[in-house]
Amino acid sequence: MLLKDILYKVSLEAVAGSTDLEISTITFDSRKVVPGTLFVAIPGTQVDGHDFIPKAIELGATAILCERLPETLQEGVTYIQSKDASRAMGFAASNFYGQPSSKLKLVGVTGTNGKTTTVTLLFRLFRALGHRCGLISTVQNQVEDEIIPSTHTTPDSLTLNALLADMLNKGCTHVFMEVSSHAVVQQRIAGVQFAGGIFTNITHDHLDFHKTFDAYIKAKKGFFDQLPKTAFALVNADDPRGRIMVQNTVARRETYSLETGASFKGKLLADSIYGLEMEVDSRQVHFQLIGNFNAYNLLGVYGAAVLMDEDPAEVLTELSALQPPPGRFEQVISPEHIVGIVDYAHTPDALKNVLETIAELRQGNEQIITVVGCGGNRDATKRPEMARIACQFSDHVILTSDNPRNEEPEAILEDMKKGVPNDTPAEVTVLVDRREAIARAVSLAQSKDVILVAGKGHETYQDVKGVKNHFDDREELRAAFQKG
Ligand SMILES: CC(=O)N[C@H]1[C@@H](OP(=O)(O)OP(=O)(O)OC[C@H]2O[C@@H](n3ccc(=O)[nH]c3=O)[C@H](O)[C@@H]2O)O[C@H](CO)[C@@H](O)[C@@H]1O[C@H](C)C(=O)N[C@@H](C)C(=O)N[C@H](CCC(=O)O)C(=O)O
Ligand SMILES: Nc1ncnc2c1ncn2[C@@H]1O[C@H](COP(=O)(O)OP(=O)(O)OP(=O)(O)O)[C@@H](O)[C@H]1O
Ligand SMILES: N[C@H](CCC[C@H](N)C(=O)O)C(=O)O
Ligand SMILES: [Mg+2]
Repeated sequence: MLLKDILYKVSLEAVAGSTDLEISTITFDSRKVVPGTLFVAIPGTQVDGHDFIPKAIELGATAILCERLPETLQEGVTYIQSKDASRAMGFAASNFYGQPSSKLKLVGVTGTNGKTTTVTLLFRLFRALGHRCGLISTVQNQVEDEIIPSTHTTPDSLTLNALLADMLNKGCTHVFMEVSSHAVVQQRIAGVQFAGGIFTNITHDHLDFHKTFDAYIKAKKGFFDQLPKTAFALVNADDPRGRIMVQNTVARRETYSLETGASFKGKLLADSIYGLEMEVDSRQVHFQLIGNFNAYNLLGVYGAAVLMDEDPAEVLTELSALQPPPGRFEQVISPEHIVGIVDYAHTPDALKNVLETIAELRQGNEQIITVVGCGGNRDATKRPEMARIACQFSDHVILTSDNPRNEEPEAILEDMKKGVPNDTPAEVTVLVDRREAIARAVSLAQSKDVILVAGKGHETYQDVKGVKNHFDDREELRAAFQKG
């Protein structure tokens, strides 16, 4: 594609050189440059992409999109300056891939918890309703039945637009994607046209990246600020920040709620280990998902489907048959009927919700044993909080490692231990090795006891110092159950 077509509607400060130039590909990583590449220099959290401009040119880049022009410009190379290279790259990526988002019904879901659950339910629901669909999520990306591994909750703008174009080529009409707060701040969704946006909730997470809760709220709100007039903005009215999310949006505002008046109102009738019973728009429906928080996810999905002109009765029929995504309240039961639950709860709010659900479902005096850790190189403020919550709702707590990444696992556990109340009635054990921690939980459990293994859900690896070793909580539980 010609550079001038790639730059259509891209906000620029200056251009030096010809834009009548054929571009073979775009990248923001100098290591991936091939002849004829447009290289985008991005100031990152670790290094500055501007430092790699000479390397990119050496490898054959013929155009450079950057925020600061180099002191000496090389002949034969076109330089484009933009105030925000990441944002400019978003629009350029959309042009390069033929603006796929504008040809799809694309719905984005943002919020601290519930994004994967909501998009996965939407994807499965719309397929059941007869549409060809795409999914972009933490667990995996999917084009109909084809699974494409995902590395991020929301991919970078080049990967995202390439994925959307692929989905469009393969006949998809609807795409459901997660929009993380990192993605909004890093402009991964710049230039993407959404047909709708959903807000699930906001609680503390990612303060390592956003620094303050206000900045985190602002990041999520940024998604609704960019929605077009034609889109819907569907927010959870029971979240205190729901209103803030849509205060400046030009999109059509809609709400869902279990507690107050809303466009889509649900009433929780029953919540048991067998699922949820909810009244939705005067219809009484049974759902397979467990836990009060899933009533919100289901209601958001229902609302979005109705806003996309699907028949309410048909939506509820199909929705009632759907299962949760992998690693979300996933049960592994032992032959002795010990109930193992693997759940991706990696924030204080999610952990509290899951443990409250387990406590509510308790029928007699079964013990609750919680195995939990916190990720390294991530928000440290959640560590003591998650340990405190685990103690509040469990008989035994085994503090262990999640993905230590580049931190020392013992140091993360020290942070967690600070949250264990002095007078906690829970028995607390610390075992750095997650495999041993799960085995210990199984050795403590008797028939009907519940073991919650929290934090890693669907993940099939453990990241230790940048090396991803195979590790799967579900497999570990099964193995420990077998050993007895
Ligand atoms: C903190 C963060 O979000 N980092 C993302 C960011 O990387 P960065 O800013 O650290 O990049 P950097 O290493 O400083 O490099 C700066 C620039 O120099 C370039 N470079 C670097 C080296 C070189 O030799 N040549 C070169 O050109 C890099 O390609 C980059 O463009 O941009 C990269 C490219 O898009 C991302 O892969 C990377 O995600 C990292 C791996 C990550 O872990 N991100 C997590 C925190 C994340 O994004 N999570 C959210 C979900 C959160 C949630 O649960 O809500 C997600 O959407 O997945
Ligand atoms: N609506 C909700 N409100 C609160 N907690 C929820 C909700 N939905 C799910 N959870 C809890 O949060 C965990 C993560 O859910 P899910 O994967 O759907 O969220 P997510 O927003 O995609 O997370 P991530 O930011 O890591 O991508 C679940 O395992 C469950 O414990
Ligand atoms: N998307 C989240 C996932 C956290 C999952 C947890 N297992 C961890 O590693 O902290 C993040 O990147 O912060
Ligand atoms: Mg997710």
